[in-house]
Amino acid sequence: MVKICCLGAGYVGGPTMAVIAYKCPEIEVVVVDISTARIDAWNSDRLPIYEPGLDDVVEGCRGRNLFFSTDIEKHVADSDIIFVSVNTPTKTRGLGAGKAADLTYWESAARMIADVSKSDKIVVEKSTVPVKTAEAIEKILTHNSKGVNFQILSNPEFLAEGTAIADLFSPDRVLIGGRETVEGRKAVETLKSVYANWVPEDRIITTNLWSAELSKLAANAFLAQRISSVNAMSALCEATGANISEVAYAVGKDSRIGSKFLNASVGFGGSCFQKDILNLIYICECNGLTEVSDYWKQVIKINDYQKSRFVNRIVSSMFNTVSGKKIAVLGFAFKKDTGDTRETPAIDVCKGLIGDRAQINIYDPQVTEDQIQRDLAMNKFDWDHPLHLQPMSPTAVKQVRVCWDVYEATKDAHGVCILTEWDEFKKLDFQKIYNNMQKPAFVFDGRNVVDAEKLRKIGFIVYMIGKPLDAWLKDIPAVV
Ligand SMILES: NC(=O)C1=CN([C@@H]2O[C@H](COP(=O)(O)OP(=O)(O)OC[C@H]3O[C@@H](n4cnc5c(N)ncnc54)[C@H](O)[C@@H]3O)[C@@H](O)[C@H]2O)C=CC1
Ligand SMILES: O=C(O)[C@H]1O[C@H](OP(=O)(O)OP(=O)(O)OC[C@H]2O[C@@H](n3ccc(=O)[nH]c3=O)[C@H](O)[C@@H]2O)[C@H](O)[C@@H](O)[C@@H]1O
Repeated sequence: MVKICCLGAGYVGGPTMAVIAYKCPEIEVVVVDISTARIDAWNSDRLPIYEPGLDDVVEGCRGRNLFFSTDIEKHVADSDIIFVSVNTPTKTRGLGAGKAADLTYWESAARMIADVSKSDKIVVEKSTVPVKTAEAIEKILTHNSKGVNFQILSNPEFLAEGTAIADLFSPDRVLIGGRETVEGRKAVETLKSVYANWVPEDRIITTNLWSAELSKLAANAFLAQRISSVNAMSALCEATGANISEVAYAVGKDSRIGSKFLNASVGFGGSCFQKDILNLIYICECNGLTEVSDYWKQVIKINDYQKSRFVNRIVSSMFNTVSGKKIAVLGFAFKKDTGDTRETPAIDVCKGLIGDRAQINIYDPQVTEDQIQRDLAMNKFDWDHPLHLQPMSPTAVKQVRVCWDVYEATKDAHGVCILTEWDEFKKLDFQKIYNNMQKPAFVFDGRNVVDAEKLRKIGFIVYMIGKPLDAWLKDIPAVV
């Protein structure tokens, strides 16, 4: 029986390994982590992450051929294939701070693998890493190997949160990069045979190591670039009376462009887009490619612009100040169907409003009060380290109240801000919300989910991203 061990029981390691175990009953899969709390949660009825469909998959194979453990060294020593799916945060100090990937967790994982291995292993990069990382990892492994042979593969993950199980069951492609040697090709074939249990062969792409590593950074950069492109157009729509939904639809109908991933928003969030583009920018700079790094920098600049533009719209519409005003924030997660708040645009929007001394009531169906308070108090990039290594209980932000009901959050509010596109926000009783709000009552929809005409009939002043502006907003400059 082939045995797989995965280091890192996070958003990628957990679901990915659960699906491998589910689809390959003859393979034993053990997911290990340095965080005892995370492993305990994976072994409980309340999994550590919210992901539609995940509970059923875990239930289908946990205890059969899927195990979660903190006994890292034992399971690494016993395995044939070791996936490494640990954090690769943005460095906050030293060389490349603010851009380069911090490979501390990866390096310590590689040293441990070399230390405890007594039989040959295939080591798989599952984390997103800078191109050429495999070379460094290979050196660490071989210089400490005690005669054991290691083959390193790059197998980046393309799942998106909220749709992880569907993405893993039916991926657009699986990408495997390896050394172009006899042993390298054999290792690629071994990993390919795991995925071939459920992924059609023509969707399994094999490349050299560097192409696989770079393709992951490139894919995330292209995806984020689409959002910044449509968001840049949304600002122009507001200035001209064009409608971003109509523009995106017309543009996306061109089959060379395609209709997906063209939803204008308050900005992209999530743990990877910004981190991976910063990483790409740093690699370009290190290779002397200034024009290329400048090009990708702009994707992040537009994203930051979109978030501050949104805050400016709120403040300028509400008589140029939100000081002491109550704003209801609906949605805090970085997208619907996840409880993940890493790099969520809600953090920047809330911080902007708090900076102007607003009182904020936040409601999100999946995010806890503790998480929201931590996010609003934490320094940039601290969120991307293992939970038990993050700064302890920061002081709660007093201007923030977390509510468990939309109607409670919006009661007596001057404005409502929608920051995540949760389906339930499309079905709210806006008449009831309006009746209980201060007047004039504002809705700022950062995800274009509400029916603006219906809300205007009720009496709301409505701002939507990239849509023709209400008369109220037209006369107010977009930037305070
Ligand atoms: N979140 C996502 O949707 C995607 C993330 N990725 C990449 O996958 C990697 C992991 O991301 P997430 O799963 O989101 O992070 P995460 O923070 O949810 O999980 C990482 C886990 O690794 C553990 N860990 C750290 N060092 C360890 C070690 N030496 N041994 C054992 N466990 C260790 C941490 O305790 C943590 O539980 C990152 O490189 C990320 O860029 C790639 C595709 C999608
Ligand atoms: O490397 C990663 O971590 C992953 O990053 C993204 O997945 P994820 O961040 O989970 O979610 P997305 O659906 O890509 O959304 C990212 C952000 O962009 C925003 N978005 C997305 C699409 C769109 O049209 N408009 C828009 O504003 C979302 O609301 C969200 O804030 C990629 O889609 C995955 O392929 C990749 O594996």
